[in-house]
Amino acid sequence: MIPSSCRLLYKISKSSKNLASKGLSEFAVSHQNGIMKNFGSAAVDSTSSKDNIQFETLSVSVPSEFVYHVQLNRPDKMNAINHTMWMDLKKCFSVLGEDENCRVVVLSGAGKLFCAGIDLHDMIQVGMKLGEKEDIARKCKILKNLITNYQESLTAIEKCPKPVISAIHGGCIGGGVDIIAAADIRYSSSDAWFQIKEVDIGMAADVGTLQRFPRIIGSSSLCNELVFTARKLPAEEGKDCGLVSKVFNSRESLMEASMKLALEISLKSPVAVQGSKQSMLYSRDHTVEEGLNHIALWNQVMLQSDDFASACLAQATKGPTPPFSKL
Ligand SMILES: CC/C=C\C=C\CC(=O)SCCNC(=O)CCNC(=O)[C@H](O)C(C)(C)COP(=O)(O)OP(=O)(O)OC[C@H]1O[C@@H](n2cnc3c(N)ncnc32)[C@H](O)[C@@H]1OP(=O)(O)O
Repeated sequence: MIPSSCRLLYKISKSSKNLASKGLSEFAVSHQNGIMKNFGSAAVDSTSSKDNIQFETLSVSVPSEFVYHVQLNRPDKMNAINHTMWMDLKKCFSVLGEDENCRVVVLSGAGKLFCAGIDLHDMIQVGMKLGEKEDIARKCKILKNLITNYQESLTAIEKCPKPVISAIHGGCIGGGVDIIAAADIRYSSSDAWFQIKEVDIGMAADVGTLQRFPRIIGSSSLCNELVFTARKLPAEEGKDCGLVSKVFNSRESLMEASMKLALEISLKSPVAVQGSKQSMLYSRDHTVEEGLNHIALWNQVMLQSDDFASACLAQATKGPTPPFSKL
């Protein structure tokens, strides 16, 4: 039986040989360039999704290499989610999920607050459309399509293999809570508050809060209370119950910390980070045994990637973090 440390050393020495055959000096130069690039201003090439996708209701920017900032951008309407924004969210996160220039996304809201939930004027339009149909089955078809369509918009955030950090300031209401529940990490400013507002507009939440929120905060009692009463949950209480992991004094410090976290994640191996997100998501909805099988299958492929060899080598030799190529 070969001890695992020996196997690791064997792997490292093999990868060193690979590096030698590729030319260590070439590796060192590209490594150096990569580090410099990582700390320089964003270098966006022509295939970047930033150049390819423009949205009416979202603003997308690239504050540093591999870090994307998506902002809900209807500040005059408190970032209420109208039909266009639902569609924009779906497209944006699907495109970023595929974009090799994107490794992590910060999601925030422009203006006074993060998000005022679904656009209530849109809901009136939906009511009018339903009124045009006589038959219940035809009315149901309209609603079923609408609801599943909007569910898919937020599931696109969850399914995006890149970590999504939501940075929440001011109010986060109704559909806003559905959005942040689909994100991977939640930071907020101290003025933030969260409201599962749906019961106040006479509906059960239907685009993710009731499925995701209970798994995030852990306490079913608190969850039920918030869902049944629409009570506003202040930031500090949000931190106590695990909805947000950090609370910052100001919006500026919130954004600074969110970007810093995003930069830190962007410097890690995208193979490792994206594999971790996908494994955790899979494991959330499966048994431990199924989750273990899933990651065993996954890693029998991914441990053959250059990222594993170069990161192991750096750790074993106490060298600097290597640059990782685009994924
Ligand atoms: C298939 C279904 C899928 C999802 C369902 C989700 C359900 C929900 O999202 S429930 C939650 C619905 N949202 C609300 O009930 C919030 C309503 N808004 C407010 O309570 C307030 O506007 C506020 C967010 C607390 C902000 O108050 P204030 O600072 O006083 O600003 P206002 O003057 O009220 O608003 C400015 C401007 O924004 C418009 N607006 C705000 N929220 C919405 C909204 N949800 N939908 C549409 N428009 C909204 C408001 O009308 C104002 O517009 P003007 O044109 O300037 O009048």
